[in-house]
Amino acid sequence: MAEEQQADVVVIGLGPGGEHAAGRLAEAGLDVVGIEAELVGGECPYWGCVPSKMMIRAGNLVAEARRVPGIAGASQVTPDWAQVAARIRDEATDDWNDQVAVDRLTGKGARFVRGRARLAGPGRVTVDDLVVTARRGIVVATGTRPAAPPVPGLAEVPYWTNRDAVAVKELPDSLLVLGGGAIGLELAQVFARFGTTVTVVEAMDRLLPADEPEAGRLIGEVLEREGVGIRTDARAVRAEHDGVTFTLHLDGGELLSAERLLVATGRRAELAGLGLDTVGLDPAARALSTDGQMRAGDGLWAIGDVTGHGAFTHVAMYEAEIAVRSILGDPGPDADYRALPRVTFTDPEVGAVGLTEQQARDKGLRVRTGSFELPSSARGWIHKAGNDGFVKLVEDTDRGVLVGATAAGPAGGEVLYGLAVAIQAQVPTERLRHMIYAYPTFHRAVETALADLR
Ligand SMILES: Cc1cc2nc3c(=O)[nH]c(=O)nc-3n(C[C@H](O)[C@H](O)[C@H](O)COP(=O)(O)OP(=O)(O)OC[C@H]3O[C@@H](n4cnc5c(N)ncnc54)[C@H](O)[C@@H]3O)c2cc1C
Ligand SMILES: NC(=O)c1ccc[n+]([C@@H]2O[C@H](COP(=O)([O-])OP(=O)(O)OC[C@H]3O[C@@H](n4cnc5c(N)ncnc54)[C@H](O)[C@@H]3O)[C@@H](O)[C@H]2O)c1
Repeated sequence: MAEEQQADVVVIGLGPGGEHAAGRLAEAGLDVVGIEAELVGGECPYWGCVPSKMMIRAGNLVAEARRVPGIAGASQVTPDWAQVAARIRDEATDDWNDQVAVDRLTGKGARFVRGRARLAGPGRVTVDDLVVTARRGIVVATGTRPAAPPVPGLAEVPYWTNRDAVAVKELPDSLLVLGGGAIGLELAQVFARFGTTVTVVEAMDRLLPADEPEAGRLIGEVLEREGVGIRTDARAVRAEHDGVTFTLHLDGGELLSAERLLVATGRRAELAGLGLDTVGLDPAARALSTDGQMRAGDGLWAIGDVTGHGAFTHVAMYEAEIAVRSILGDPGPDADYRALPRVTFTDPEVGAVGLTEQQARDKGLRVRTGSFELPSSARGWIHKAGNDGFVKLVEDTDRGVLVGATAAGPAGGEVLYGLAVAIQAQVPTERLRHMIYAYPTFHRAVETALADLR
């Protein structure tokens, strides 16, 4: 016998987007049921942003300590992964236990159900034997899973995803990383800094192919300097594992072998098992399309990775806030992705916002660009070791406003903020040229890049 319950709103998937929406709606006084198949908090706190950034913090400390000679004396660093692994267990993930997050959610007044939910017609959700009818609406926030490419043999070998990589207690001697995007590069650099021999294999002609070419070039140079092997324009045509060693066969005939293989070739929304057909939506779609208020259908909202607007926690939370307003009937602006910021937390960090130069040109905009290399700036010169980076600006010449920017450097993600404001608020570049930039900051490179617009 199925158990029947009613609620104002049912939230399916409690990652950063769903947890935020469910908590806010419950605090607003609605009767909310939140359903989560795995851990409340989702990918970001347990297998994504938080543990990976703890790893990166550790790797950056090691690298910074190694930069002491020639600037501040002598240093000897003995990296110890055990401390990183312990911190991920004790401080980040509670050993992958979400009790604190469940209590936080129910403390806000939401009801919590653990299980895999499915839509069962308009306003109806099933989880095992439970049927919940939603009076106001359903929020789908089911996120993404790693997507492996169809490389022959790959499905048969025990490769790592991000989940294995952040949970590792003992580092492998060697690691192959398939995919030179955000996950691949962030983790490649950390593992290499802790002594693993790492090779990155990227199918496109450069690393970070979604970013400005200068960014991929820079990160490639830095990683190679740190001893990471880089293969771009490289297609894996076969993957093997003999019980001990992984081997990737590349299309040019090269064989790469390592103790572990990390596949970081993008992520995919898994919409197939969600019952989308019962509400008239295409279960084979790559993403759930929404209007500006995050409505995916009648009484149905979608937020986070599943909407395909960028797999970032800040996008999930931004969209959650819009959906909450929409469900509560509060007026507010539509989602606006013109100034979507993204930061790859390599060292140097690569912060980017808005359009790349190529994207702007492809949109038919008349474009001027301006750049400046951080090592040539006063702060970069003072900083010395670890000063790699640049600022690149993309201006829509007809409107005289920035439409895109990249800030790569020791604090690239922080420098990005001012550029995101400029793009969001459409501040005329002429005005940006005549403001005061504190000396000697990294962000003073923005002033020089503005002067370079041509
Ligand atoms: C290694 C790594 C590093 C990252 N670093 C960053 C970073 O630094 N900054 C950043 O902004 N982003 C980062 N991200 C991306 C970020 O983690 C995601 O964008 C974010 O978690 C998306 O949130 P979400 O709520 O859309 O989905 P998710 O976090 O994926 O959560 C979705 C939840 O829904 C649940 N679910 C799915 N189907 C069902 C169902 N049928 N019923 C019930 N529950 C279901 C899942 O179990 C999951 O818990 C990183 C990702 C990875 C993998
Ligand atoms: N700092 C951050 O904000 C952060 C960090 C990690 C992940 N994320 C999010 O998670 C998402 C997923 O990360 P990701 O690194 O897996 O994806 P990604 O899309 O960033 O990068 C995947 C890379 O793999 C390459 N690739 C695809 N197929 C390949 C193949 N067969 N062989 C070799 N290379 C191949 C792609 O060209 C691309 O460069 C990111 O898009 C990002 O939104 C964000």
